[in-house]
Amino acid sequence: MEVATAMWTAVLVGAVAVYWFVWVMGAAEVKGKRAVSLTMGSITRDKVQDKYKQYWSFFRRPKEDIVAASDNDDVPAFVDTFYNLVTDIYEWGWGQSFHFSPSIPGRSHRDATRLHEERAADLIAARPGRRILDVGCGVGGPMRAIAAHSGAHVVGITINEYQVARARAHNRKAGLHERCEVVCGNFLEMPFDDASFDGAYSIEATCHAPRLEDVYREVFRVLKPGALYVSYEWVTTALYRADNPAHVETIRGIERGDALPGLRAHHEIAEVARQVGFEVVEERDQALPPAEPWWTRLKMGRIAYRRNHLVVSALAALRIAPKGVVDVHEMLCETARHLSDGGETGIFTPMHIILCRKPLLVQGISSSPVLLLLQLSSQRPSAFYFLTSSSSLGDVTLLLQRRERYVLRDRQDLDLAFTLASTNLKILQELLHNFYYIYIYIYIYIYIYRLLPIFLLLLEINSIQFRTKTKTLSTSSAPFLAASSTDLPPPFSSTRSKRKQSFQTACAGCGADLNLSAAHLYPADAYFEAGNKGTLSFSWVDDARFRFAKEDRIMPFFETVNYWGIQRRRTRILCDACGRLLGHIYDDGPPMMRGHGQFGFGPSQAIPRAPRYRFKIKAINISSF
Ligand SMILES: C=C(CC[C@@H](C)[C@H]1CC[C@H]2C3=CC[C@H]4[C@H](C)[C@@H](O)CC[C@]4(C)[C@H]3CC[C@]12C)C(C)C
Ligand SMILES: C[S@@+](CC[C@H](N)C(=O)[O-])C[C@H]1O[C@@H](n2cnc3c(N)ncnc32)[C@H](O)[C@@H]1O
Repeated sequence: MEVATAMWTAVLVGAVAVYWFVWVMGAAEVKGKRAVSLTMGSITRDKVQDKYKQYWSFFRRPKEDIVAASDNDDVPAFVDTFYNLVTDIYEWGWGQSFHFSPSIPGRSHRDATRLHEERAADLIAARPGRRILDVGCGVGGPMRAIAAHSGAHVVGITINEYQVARARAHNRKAGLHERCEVVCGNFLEMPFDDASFDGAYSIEATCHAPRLEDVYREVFRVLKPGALYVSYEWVTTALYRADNPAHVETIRGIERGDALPGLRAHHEIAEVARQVGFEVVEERDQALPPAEPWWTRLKMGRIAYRRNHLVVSALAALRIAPKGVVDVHEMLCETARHLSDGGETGIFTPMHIILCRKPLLVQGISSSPVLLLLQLSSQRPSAFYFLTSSSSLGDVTLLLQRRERYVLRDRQDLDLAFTLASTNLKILQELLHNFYYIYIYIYIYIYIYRLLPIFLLLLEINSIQFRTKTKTLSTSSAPFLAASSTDLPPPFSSTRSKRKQSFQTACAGCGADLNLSAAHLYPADAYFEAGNKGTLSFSWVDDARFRFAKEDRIMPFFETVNYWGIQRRRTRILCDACGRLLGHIYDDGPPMMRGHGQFGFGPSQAIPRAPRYRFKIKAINISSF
């Protein structure tokens, strides 16, 4: 082979190798950012190194100095600089989601990341029609996963303009730009209206806030009452010892390399949430076993870091990438080491999850005479309760669908009222569906205040039509609240009436024994929405003695002031022997569980009611022993 041919072959092989090394291997993620396009955010090429030095001089100071200097003005500026420096490298080497997730054996990092994000969406009940806030959204990896998974409309906020541009480009490319919005702004002073979101989440972002309470307070402000907020926090765990130099070094290393003004201890998070007014629904460290380690990818990536280091050095030497990129990359290698040390020793977790709810009634809301239409929860936007309040909580009057008026003396009464109210939710929803005009007025009332007088008029007409009873609410007002369906008491306990245990019932038509038991008979004065006049109600019947037939008719009915409508659904009870109609099953029995709804998310969820077997007295023959 001639020398020239050999040389050309070598050049060609070299070029292919460089191409493969930089362009193919250079992107850690499929479709990820390429090494050649490491532009370092919106910093001009010649300023990258200076900006890096500036960043480093701020975050390299002793911790006390950083804390002292960390007011809400300069930290966001340094965080912005940090993200200008690292965003491209993160995307290139990690992907579009800038956070950790527990590894899942047999699944890719991408899948594990997506599942971790979808969990946030599920926790806050994100779904179509809901407006969800992503606090510190990065380039929008989580936002897209959550919008695609839940169908919700997600609005993300980030301090970094470069990330806004990247996130918008990714949203467009993914075809999700109509449901994913990105705003450039400071999450310590968000440019959003009060009560304008149905839910919110923050994934490994609020750790950048100098004072957590400032960001939580903002999130609280923009959420609607009843809405949920989940935050994935970076914290030191109970294993961290401030007197252990190795621990201190690891934590300082994490803070320096991740633009954090100071990591918080795990127990501080819930305190802050409560301090700003949230109810803490749940709190846990998602990194604890049985979760697989989150830091394995960081450790496994060490060979890739060396390759990446070579790539960035080559690109910087060729002036394709700005000069400071090598320093930034080195800083990240160091950070990765501290992070995996923190994970391995268990002194640090990036996934301390806290789920909070903005209470339905915010303290102070009843300080002036107002009429409030309370949206019970973001989970059931169609359900409303009418709440009138005068000067203080003591005078708050809650008009339930039963049209009874409860005088609420304290916060506990109010909670109880909501528990009771939630048992009526199904009926209320049906009512709202049947009477669309009420529904429409409610919405109009909320969005266009001008129609308030008309609404008030309607409300007034309503209360004239249906006399309201005034009751003082106490625990005894809820005699049927049971801890679980198995706790449901037979209406007569054995001590209450031995005599009543022994009676026999037969079908008035054919005389067949109905085996109805006195032990399951409700007292004659028991309250049921659909009433109990001229009938006997049981909590249980022997199925073998009856046939059941569902009845679903569009037919106006008016049984009691608390039970009326235009569509009637109930189940007919027929004698099994002769087919005679004996009564009906109503679903207005005792609530089947206490307080917090089927999924533990509070009283806004419908609590299932036990069936009530209601027999016409005329249809059965009763004989006592
Ligand atoms: C939540 C935050 C960021 C968390 C992680 C997404 C990032 C923390 C450390 C980052 C990385 C470290 C090493 C880099 C490596 C040297 C490089 O070659 C490729 C990118 C890295 C793997 C990079 C990727 C993102 C991190 C894992 C903080 C900031 C609150
Ligand atoms: C580690 S990233 C996480 C991004 C995103 N949650 C994710 O998981 O991909 C942290 C994000 O918080 C944002 N952030 C930090 N401080 C902020 C502030 N004061 N206001 C708005 N965004 C901020 C950063 O710009 C960045 O987008």
